[in-house]
This record gives sequence, structure tokens and C-alpha cells, in this order.
Amino acid sequence: MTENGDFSFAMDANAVARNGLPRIQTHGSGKKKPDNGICHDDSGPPVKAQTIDELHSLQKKRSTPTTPIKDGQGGTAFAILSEEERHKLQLQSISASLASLTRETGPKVVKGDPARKAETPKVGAEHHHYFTPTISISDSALKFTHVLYNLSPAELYEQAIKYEKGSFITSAGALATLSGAKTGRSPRDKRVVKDETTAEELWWGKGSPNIEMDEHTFLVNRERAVDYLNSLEKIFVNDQFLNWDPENRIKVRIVSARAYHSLFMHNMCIRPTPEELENFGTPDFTIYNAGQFPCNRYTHYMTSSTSVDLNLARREMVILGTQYAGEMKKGLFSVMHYLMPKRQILSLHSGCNVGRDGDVALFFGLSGTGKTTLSTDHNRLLVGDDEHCWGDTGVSNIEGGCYAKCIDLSKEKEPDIWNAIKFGTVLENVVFDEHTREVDYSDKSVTENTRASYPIEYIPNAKIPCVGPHPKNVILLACDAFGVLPPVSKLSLAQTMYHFISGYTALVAGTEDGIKEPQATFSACFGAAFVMLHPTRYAAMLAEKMQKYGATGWLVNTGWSGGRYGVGSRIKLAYTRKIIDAIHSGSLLTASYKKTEVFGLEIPTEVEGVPSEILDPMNTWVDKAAYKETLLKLAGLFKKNFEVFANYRIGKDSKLTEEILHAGPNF
Ligand SMILES: Nc1ncnc2c1ncn2[C@@H]1O[C@H](COP(=O)(O)OP(=O)(O)O)[C@@H](O)[C@H]1O
Ligand SMILES: C=C(OP(=O)(O)O)C(=O)O
Ligand SMILES: [Ca+2]
Ligand SMILES: [Mn+2]
Repeated sequence: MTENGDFSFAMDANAVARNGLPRIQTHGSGKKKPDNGICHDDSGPPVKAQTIDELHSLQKKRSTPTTPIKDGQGGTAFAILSEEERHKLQLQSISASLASLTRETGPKVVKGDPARKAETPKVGAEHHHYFTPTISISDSALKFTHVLYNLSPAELYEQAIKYEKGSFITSAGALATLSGAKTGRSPRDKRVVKDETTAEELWWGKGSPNIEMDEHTFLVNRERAVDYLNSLEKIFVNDQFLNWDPENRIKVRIVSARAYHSLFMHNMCIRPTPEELENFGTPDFTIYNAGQFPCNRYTHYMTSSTSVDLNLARREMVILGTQYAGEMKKGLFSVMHYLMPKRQILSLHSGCNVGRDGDVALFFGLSGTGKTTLSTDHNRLLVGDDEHCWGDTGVSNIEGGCYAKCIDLSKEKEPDIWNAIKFGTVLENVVFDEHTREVDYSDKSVTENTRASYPIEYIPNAKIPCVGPHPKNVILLACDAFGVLPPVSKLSLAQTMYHFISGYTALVAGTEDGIKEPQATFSACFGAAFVMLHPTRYAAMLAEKMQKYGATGWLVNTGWSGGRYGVGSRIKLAYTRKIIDAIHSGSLLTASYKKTEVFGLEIPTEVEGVPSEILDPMNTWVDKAAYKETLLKLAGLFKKNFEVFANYRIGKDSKLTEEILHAGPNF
């Protein structure tokens, strides 16, 4: 378009002469006939539009309403309402979510993108759906907040690309985004409201992820987030579900300011069908994500400009000062860690897959140990990669998508994850070629924690619905950068509990200035950052379930072999997969075993497809004295970490507690 709106390509006279191309005429130029004598092929039907705007309006076909009108029989309460009324109720619900607590009223909300002028509401306009609050005492009540409600991935792509800097389409069709200053979670900025109930119920104090805040401060932050969101021209609202177990499904609403966040949650939570959305009603839990806006550091309990606040009584979470999307996903996981145990359902920070014969495996482990990688297995059906529930009928995934690490991702080693990175997938913080838009997965310029979020059905052998029978194998993953844990060990129940409560992994801190000490991390239940109750509560439930259903525990080291970090190297993914295959097939259960010193682990002497000499880590170390020293060092760290748990009884059985205490390293 030229400045005066004339649709023509800017070509100079020389260019026309060189290319022999005519100036493109539009009807705006007033000339009907070509002036160069060339006869254009105008035999096709003419465009049924008088203006460009009209032409563009033809491009989009009206879709079937997300709330189909039901016939009289079998209809729900909504069925008797007109489409108009249903929209109004929906907007009332969203307005209520966004209500300021001090003004005691919701904002005026209207459906649609403010950029689409036709949807801008005029007071008194008959055919627009908006909800006018009754009390209006400040200027903010005069403005409308446009609500982009459960948009499709295509619409969210357009929103992101138009309005969010750093959004691009990669050559594979994924949406590349930047999460801003924060490229990982901020556990030190997480706060949980301590009231009479939660003071009793939750795990507080040393080692707990639950740092207290009071109700009033929560409301201060909530108001800050809500005011920020209401000040925007438009916000995104996702109404979705958690948990594939229909009996224990939780309705969540996510209010956010970015298309990136909306698409991320579209992928990560369970997507409602149009009918389910119609009957959605009031959410069980609401997230207010005002991540672009900081918290006020003068606010009590705030120690930085980031705050992630959980209020279980209000069933709300507020996010200020971080745009890292994983905060929402893991925040909801914390909520499930509170709600599910109340129903005698165990929430698990684990991946899960199921064989063709119905054998279910759980994969526990801290970040980076292989839950996502190893649960995504071409020979098995994927139930989920990160968050599950184990109840009386079996396991169910909490989520509707996966969140895979992308650093050094390769098509050869992880084809299913590679192929899941396509249209609809959110790619966070990756670096790509500015022209071809091809992603360089080895590039850590933005962060090492590059991520892909995709709907679970992007994995071809996903098990949908994402549920399965009771687990047969419970695999504990540790990425041991000390290189002393065996690649695989078979565990007794007491050992499984000991290692589950310990939640060990060792990552390597800051690789910039040369080789650093591996950093041992102990995180109870392989997810202390997300548990709400004392770890022994979850441990007791796991022990009871494993006993009841006869599951076998395994410890798999996906970390170093042949020496510690800097000397040895990470165990080949192909070998780990072979080990996991042998666990699934049952062949490892009947292998011959020997016991290791110090940790007392049962290690197989042979695993098909894996060189036997690596099965005992001692064999792989050239310096045997260094091996022994490192082994004892790690054992000491385990012992020290477990001290705090020595005074707790695990389950009803003090016999099991005794056994667990003796299932740790002995030296
Ligand atoms: N032997 C191995 N087993 C599992 N993962 C490995 C192995 N070697 C390298 N990796 C890499 O380690 C990372 C494991 O991360 P991921 O599966 O996302 O962990 P989690 O889901 O537990 O956070 C992946 O990038 C994977 O490619
Ligand atoms: C999303 C996360 O999980 P994981 O690294 O286990 O995939 C996280 O810890 O932020
Ligand atoms: Ca993961
Ligand atoms: Mn995880």
C-alpha cells in the first residue's frame, strides 16, 4: 500500500524497463483497461468484493459457534438460553474473575480483539456481548477490556506475531518466543498464604518450598495483578481442565496478557470440547498472570520484583514479575499436590508410559534427569511426561501436553520430540537463523533451558485418554554427575522409599569458568519444589500403593560413567533406553545380581544391548582410589540429607520406617 492507500508496487521506471513488468493497476487507479495491450486472463469469476476490506472479510469463514445450540432433549441448563444470553453469562463469569476487590465490581469485558474495529463496543449497541457492572466509581470502569477467550492456536499465533516482540515462526512451523528476563522458575519468590487451615495442613519451615505470606499481602498482589490486567486493551482467558481422570477433573481458568502464555497453557492443560466449554461454569482455580508487571518490593514478604503467590482458600494464584510460562504449569501442579492427597490420590512428579500389554511405568526424577525423554518411547504409549495421579483405578495424567527440553535436541536421538515441534508448538528461548528460521538447538545464547511445549497428541503414540492401569515399575532417575551410581539397580521397597524421599540428582553448576564440582541436589519426592504436604505423606502413599499393586522399584543413573563430570562422560541415551527396555520387558527382573558396597544396591551383571563392564561403575573408573573417595563423599551427602527425615514415621508401619532408615548407604 502506498501512503494514499493506492495498492501498487513501488517500482521505479528503470525496474519496469528491466523486468518488462507492467505497473500493477487496481480499481482505485480508475483505469479499467491495461495500457500495454496485453490481454489479461479475466475469465475466472470476479472477486465478490467492492473493497479490500470486504475482500479480507471474505477470507474468514464464520466458524460453528464454540457453544453449539442443543436440541431440547438431553440439553443442559444452558440449552434453553439463547446464544446471546450464553455469551453474556460467560462474560459475567470472566468479569467476576477480574473483579477488583476494592471496587467490588468486575471490569467491562467484551469479546474480541480491539484491533478489529467492528467489535469495539459502543454503549447502547444492541448486538455486542458485554457485561456492564453496576457500580462504577473510577475511570477504569469507563474502559472496556477485550477478552480473547480460548483462542485457537492459529489465532494465538497471529496475536503473538502482531503484538509480541520476539515472536517468530520457525521453519518447522513452531512459534518461537522469548520468556523475558526469567528463563526458569523462581522458587525463592514463591509464597503460600498461611491461614488457620494451611498452617495445620501444609509443610512449612526448613526444606519446605512453602514460604509464607499473609492473606492481606496476597490481596495486595492480587489487586496489583488484576489492575494491571484490567488496564490492558485486551487479555487472554483460557478455560481448561486438569487431570484425565473424569472423577477428579479440576477446572482451571488462566487469565494472562500474552498470546504466548495463552498458547502455552492451551498446550499444557487439557483442552475442553465445545460442549465441555459450554458447560464450564465457574472455575475451581484461577491464575492471574501479570508476569510483565513487577510486584511492589515495598510490599511485605516481597524480596524481589518477582512473586508467585498461591492462595488455596481463594483457589487463586497470582504471578507478578516473571514471564517464564513453566511457572503456571508447575504452580497448578502444586495445587494438585494439595487437592489430590485430600482425596486419597497420590500426585506424582513423574513421567508415565504404558506397554502394549498394559504394563505401566512411572519415571520419577528432578529436572533434566530424563522423565520427558524416557517416557517418550517409540515402542510404548505415552501417558504423560511430567505430572500424574495414582488413585484406586490406576494412573492419570494431570496435563494435556508435554514440556520438553530442547538443548542439543537431535532428530536421530529423539525423533518423537523432534517431530512434535511443528505448528502449534511453543518454542521458548531458542536461537534460529534469521533468514531460514531454522533452529539451532545447540545454541545456548539465551539460556540452556530452551523448551518446547506441545499438545500430547503431537506424540504419535500418545495414550488418549491419558490414563492407565496400576504401575508395574517405578523408575527413579538420577543424573549423577559424580559418576558413582550404577546405570541401573533393582531396589527393595525400603530402598525405593529411601531414594524417593532423598530425591537425589547432581547437576553441574556454571560451566563457564571451566570444570566445576558437581552439585548434589536432594529434593524430597523428586519434586520438593511442588509438594504442599510433608514429604512423608506422599512417601507413605507411594509405599502403600507399590505394596498393594506389587510394583518394582529401580534406580537408573542417567548421568556420568567412567569418572565424575570432567573426567567421564554422560551415559549414552541409547544405553539408558536399552536398560529401560529390559525393565519394561521384565527380563531385568530375572537377571543375576550382585550387591554394591556402601549403597548396597543390587546391580545386574548383564543387560541386553549394554556393555557389561559399565554396569558396575567401579570398572569404568581408571583411578580406583578416586572412585572410592567419591563414592564415600556422595554417601555422606545422602546420610546428612536424610537426618531430617529420621524422626518421621512413614505410614502406619514403624517396621517399614526402620527398614527405610537402614536402606541408605552403610559405611
Ligand atoms: N542417558 C540419558 N538418559 C536420559 N537423558 C539423557 C541421557 N543423556 C543425555 N540426556 C539428555 O538429558 C535431558 C533429559 O531431560 P528431560 O527428559 O527433559 O528431563 P526431565 O523431563 O526429567 O526434566 C535431555 O535433554 C536428554 O537428551
Ligand atoms: C518445567 C519444569 O519441569 P522439568 O524440568 O521437570 O521438565 C520446571 O522444573 O520448571
Ligand atoms: Ca520434563
Ligand atoms: Mn518435570
